[in-house]
Amino acid sequence: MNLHLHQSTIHQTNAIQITGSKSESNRLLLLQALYPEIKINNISNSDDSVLMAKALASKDTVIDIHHAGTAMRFLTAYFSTQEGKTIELTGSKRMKERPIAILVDALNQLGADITYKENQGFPPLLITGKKLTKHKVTLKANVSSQYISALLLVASKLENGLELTLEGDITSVPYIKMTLSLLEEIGTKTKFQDNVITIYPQQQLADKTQQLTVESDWSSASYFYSIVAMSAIGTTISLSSYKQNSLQGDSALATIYNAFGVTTTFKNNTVVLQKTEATSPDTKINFDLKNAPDIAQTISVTAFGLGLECHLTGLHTLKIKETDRLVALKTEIEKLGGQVAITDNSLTLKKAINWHQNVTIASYNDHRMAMAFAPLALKVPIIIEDLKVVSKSYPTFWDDLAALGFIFSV
Ligand SMILES: O=C(O)C1=C[C@@H](OP(=O)(O)O)[C@@H](O)[C@H](O)C1
Ligand SMILES: C=C(OP(=O)(O)O)C(=O)O
Repeated sequence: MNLHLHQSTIHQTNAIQITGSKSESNRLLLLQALYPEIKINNISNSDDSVLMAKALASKDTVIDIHHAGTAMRFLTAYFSTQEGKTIELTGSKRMKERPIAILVDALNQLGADITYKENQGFPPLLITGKKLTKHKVTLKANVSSQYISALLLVASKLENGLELTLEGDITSVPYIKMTLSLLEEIGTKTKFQDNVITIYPQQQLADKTQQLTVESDWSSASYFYSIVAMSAIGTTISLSSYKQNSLQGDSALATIYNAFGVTTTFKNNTVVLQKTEATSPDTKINFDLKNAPDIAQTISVTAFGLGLECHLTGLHTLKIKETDRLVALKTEIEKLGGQVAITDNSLTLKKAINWHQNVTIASYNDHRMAMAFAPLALKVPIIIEDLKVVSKSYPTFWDDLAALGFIFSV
């Protein structure tokens, strides 16, 4: 389905209620499977979290997690520790192209029984749950932090815990720290020193009445930062429920978007975004997004919409996400009249001087392509293809845009 989005002036609304972080939710769902007393509040309603919950409750022998990267990686670790169960863990066509050997090798070295059903190094996986006997392993840390989080999440249930040595440059570090913080919250002892992470064994939950509240999703908030950045001075949007000391690395948006003239204030559990300063056409946007890869698309499109030069680095993980996001960004921005150069880990955008109208933006089965380009409707009429992709992380995205006054025509 295509959707025409037309220019609009942002309406003042009550705070937009964003669903819980899918990263925090999928970690807590896994921990809840290991420690059933855990209660979770404000869980994400994203497809990825729904799929994660279903997979954990499933009695089937084939489990399909579609496009959900965290579910694929976290469940690989989980099922390899569930003794007496053999399953096939599979996903979408794209999931079968997203590498998983680093995690599978680490788990097999710890004593797991995981083999590949189709292509070596890629899902689908055949997993026979076993008691993992070893507790020390080394893995490459510069490809995806999800492999590391997957191991950490099951580690406290291993007889001797886990000592994980990380090799090379560590990518997406805030996601690793999020995993460690959530483990600490449920009483697990952890240590992260230099390049070694230690998780101490914990068979039972310390507090059997434990309730954990998921903070709302900061990656989802990025699209509203982009909308405010491209709106008139004084435009304000409030989002809930957020906190100043977030576990999510994408909360860096609050400082990153200062460069686009957006000021962030925290009021109780609401975050208020306001366009307070015009952006000078000479502004150069320059960020290393190694710690916040999921907001690269949003930032690139904001810079393009505002006609700003932009250079983003630390993007090496983008090539193995829902699509090759570097190629997808270049293709779509160029369709709109922009000039983009990419390498394996960076994107450079020239100052835009004109923006083509009524261009159809392809979504590449990637929720963040559709959502990152939508705010551009403030600048030029735009068509977004395949609207339903947004449900991977943010099912009510289009409703929330409508509430702000965006005008749609199918
Ligand atoms: O652990 C997580 O919840 C995530 C880690 C990141 O992946 P990489 O570590 O592969 O960059 C991020 O892109 C993804 O959306 C969610
Ligand atoms: C990369 C993402 O998700 P995942 O890797 O979990 O599929 C994302 O949500 O942007």
